[in-house]
Amino acid sequence: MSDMKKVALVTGAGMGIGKAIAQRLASDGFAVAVNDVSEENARATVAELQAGGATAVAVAADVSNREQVFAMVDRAVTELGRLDVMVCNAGIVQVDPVMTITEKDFDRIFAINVKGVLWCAQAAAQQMIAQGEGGKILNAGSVASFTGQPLLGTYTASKFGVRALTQVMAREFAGHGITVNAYCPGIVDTGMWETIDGRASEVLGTERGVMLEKAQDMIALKRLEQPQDVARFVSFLASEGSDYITGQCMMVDGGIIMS
Ligand SMILES: NC(=O)C1=CN([C@@H]2O[C@H](COP(=O)(O)OP(=O)(O)OC[C@H]3O[C@@H](n4cnc5c(N)ncnc54)[C@H](O)[C@@H]3O)[C@@H](O)[C@H]2O)C=CC1
Ligand SMILES: CC(=O)C(C)=O
Repeated sequence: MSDMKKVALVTGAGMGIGKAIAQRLASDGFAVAVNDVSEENARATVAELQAGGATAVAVAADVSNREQVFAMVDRAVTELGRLDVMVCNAGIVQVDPVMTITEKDFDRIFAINVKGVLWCAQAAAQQMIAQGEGGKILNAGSVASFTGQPLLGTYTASKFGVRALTQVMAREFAGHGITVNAYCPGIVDTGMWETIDGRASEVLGTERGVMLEKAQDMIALKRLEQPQDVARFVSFLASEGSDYITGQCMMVDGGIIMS
């Protein structure tokens, strides 16, 4: 590789954890391709990164659409020259008791959280294999990749799926020098938790904040996780420090689940 910057593509980086990851990888020296289904939010993240002196480009796409995902990776490579790190971060949540989950809900969650990771990893691996220098694929797992909580049935099933794909892809891609790992956050202060808390209060008939308070009680470190807590860990996984790590789904959760 020449003295060209290493390139990372982060999905769902228009806000929340993905945005913090894009900011952190830019400050680590990566050129960053910023994906989101919201083109406006992807562009806003790019504008912030560029204002800080980083190289960044917006590559809007819906990660559940395989064709759009392959076009997204092509565009990132055309604009930034190569792909070294793929962060499959985009995800959505759904909050409902098992007895009221519909087929439509199930399919929507799996389309984005599971197929989205699969298509992004496929497109990234194709590019990394063509480059012939290995690469790193990082998937958004969750504490929900390991344990089920009430009201999060479809979401939890999808995050167990991400853990499964991480292990299978780690074995299949190892021969190409591509590592595949998942970062597993706990209760992170983003729009996703506002959605969970709001919807849980509707379903349970409780005040807003009750579900969040209960969840926070599980955190050993006794503070709500911030997107930057996740981004620091992803920075490590994107660095050479993680070169001998593959197939792992690692907690970055303040001690909710201990191994
Ligand atoms: N917030 C939390 O407590 C936790 C979040 N996670 C996971 O971390 C990841 C990021 O979560 P947050 O930042 O909290 O969520 P968020 O809801 O704050 O942000 C998600 C971003 O992904 C984008 N997105 C949604 N669907 C998309 C699609 N089809 N294609 C492209 N982009 C899409 C949204 O537009 C948004 O910008 C998700 O995979 C989530 O499951 C894991 C554990 C805990
Ligand atoms: C959003 C999420 O992953 C949990 C477990 O709350």
